[in-house]
Amino acid sequence: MPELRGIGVSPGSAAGPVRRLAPPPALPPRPAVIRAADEKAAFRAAVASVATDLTRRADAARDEAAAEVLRAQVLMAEDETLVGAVLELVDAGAAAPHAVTDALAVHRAAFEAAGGYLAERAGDLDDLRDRIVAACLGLPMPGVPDPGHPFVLVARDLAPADTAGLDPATVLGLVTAEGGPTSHTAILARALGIPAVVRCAGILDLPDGTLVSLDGAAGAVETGISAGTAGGVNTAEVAARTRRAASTGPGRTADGHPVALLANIGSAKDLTGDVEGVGLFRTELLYLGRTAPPPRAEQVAAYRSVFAALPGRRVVVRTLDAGADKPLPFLRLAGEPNPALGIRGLRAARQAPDVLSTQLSAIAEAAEGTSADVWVMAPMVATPAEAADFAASCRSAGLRTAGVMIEVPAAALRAGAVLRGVDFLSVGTNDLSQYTFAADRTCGDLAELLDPWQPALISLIAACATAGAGAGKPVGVCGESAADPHFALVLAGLGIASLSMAPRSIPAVRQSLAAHTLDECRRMAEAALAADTAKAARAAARRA
Ligand SMILES: C=C(OP(=O)(O)O)C(=O)O
Ligand SMILES: [Mg+2]
Repeated sequence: MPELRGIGVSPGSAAGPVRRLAPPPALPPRPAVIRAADEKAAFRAAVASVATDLTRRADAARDEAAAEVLRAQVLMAEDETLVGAVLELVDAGAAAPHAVTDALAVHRAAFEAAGGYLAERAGDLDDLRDRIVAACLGLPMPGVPDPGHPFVLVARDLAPADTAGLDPATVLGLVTAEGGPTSHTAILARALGIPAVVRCAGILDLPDGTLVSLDGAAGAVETGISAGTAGGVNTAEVAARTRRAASTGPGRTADGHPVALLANIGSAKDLTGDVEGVGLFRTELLYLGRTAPPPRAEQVAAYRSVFAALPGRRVVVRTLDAGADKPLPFLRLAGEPNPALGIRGLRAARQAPDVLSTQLSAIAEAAEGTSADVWVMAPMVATPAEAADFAASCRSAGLRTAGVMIEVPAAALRAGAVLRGVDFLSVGTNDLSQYTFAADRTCGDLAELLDPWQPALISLIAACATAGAGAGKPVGVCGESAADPHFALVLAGLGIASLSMAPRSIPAVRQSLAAHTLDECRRMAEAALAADTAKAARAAARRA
């Protein structure tokens, strides 16, 4: 059977008929004469209906991250500058759909020129344009089809509005021709538990209805399969999910070595299922889209809602991880040519120390009166001195357990010295890969370098684990790599004490650990460390 290859970004298998995303609306020829008043009315009605539709999707979204992206799109659609630009173009003689297209093209160019986070949002503007143009022309909204039966969704890439509305009961799997492992398509597919493959060349050539099966771990798509094979794949997947769902309790290897399985969350809403605790509470959601930091009382309430939900359990709160790539007006950061290497994470506290001190004292106040075991950590720490300074700030806010994320190779290389000033480390493999390989984590073309099985990355994680063992302090991993059931064994073998991931990923990792002894995990870790390529590391670990 012919096989197409891509990058597996959300594990699991699925099979079914291909359905492609409804195409964007085609622009009609530019009319020679228009009635400006009618065009403006059509434009305003289109914006209103798109905003209503996106808000409805945001409210129905199962995932808070998806809802936030959609709300940001509503803000973009109603943005005064954009609306003003469209009305001016209509006054100059353009029909509404053309005026929208032209105005958003200018916005898109500005986003691309800004680079970083804004450049990644350029695709969101294309989606917004297609929606407003379709509404102006009275065409159906572009997006996910509804054929009345389960299907495998195929697209060039998915816009946030498409992914947010995906129903795992009808969308069996997802295959895109573009995107990368850290694109929002990938992150949301994982959050929804839909098996997915991205950057799959040739997938767009398949006509609707073609039966395919996909393996979201291996990144493989089989085409031309029989209905019987498709049924078999789906039955096996249901059985595997049922087995996973039945596994509960703390993370343990087959011989009882504990590896805490913790959740990555953005708010209390993300807490699902039975978790041992939270290993990464990303606090950015509270701050994004504001002109001033969230009021202290609002922060206290948001943190307390998470602490109260986890009595007696660990909650690791990460302080604000923003910077020039996620610009926040109150951080007073000037435009940076290279935002990923600029003032971000803990570095932003140099510019605005009060933002960090308010956050720390809000976390301390929120912890009072709850029995959660609250730990606090800082992102983007590069030196032992930064780590020690952060720990001192935590202590003066009344917080007992302070740690740092290891996301910068310099900090991994000096992990022992970093640990002298803090109580724990948490390795953020998403950023650690990006900075170790000088490869933008959002760049699909560099996916090979961003593979967690790269031996150089494994060496840096090993250095952190060894430093932790020497100091008798815990070292965890909270990047996406912790969710890979196979890689998790290598991490356990290296001596990593906790793995933090999207709650949906926990059962598969729990099962994988329970099926292997600590000695087996250690042999896998040694084999992976001895390899020269990511592919060889994977194969060597499997053999071990
Ligand atoms: C967990 C991490 O942080 P984020 O993905 O939020 O940058 C990481 O970098 O691995
Ligand atoms: Mg990070």
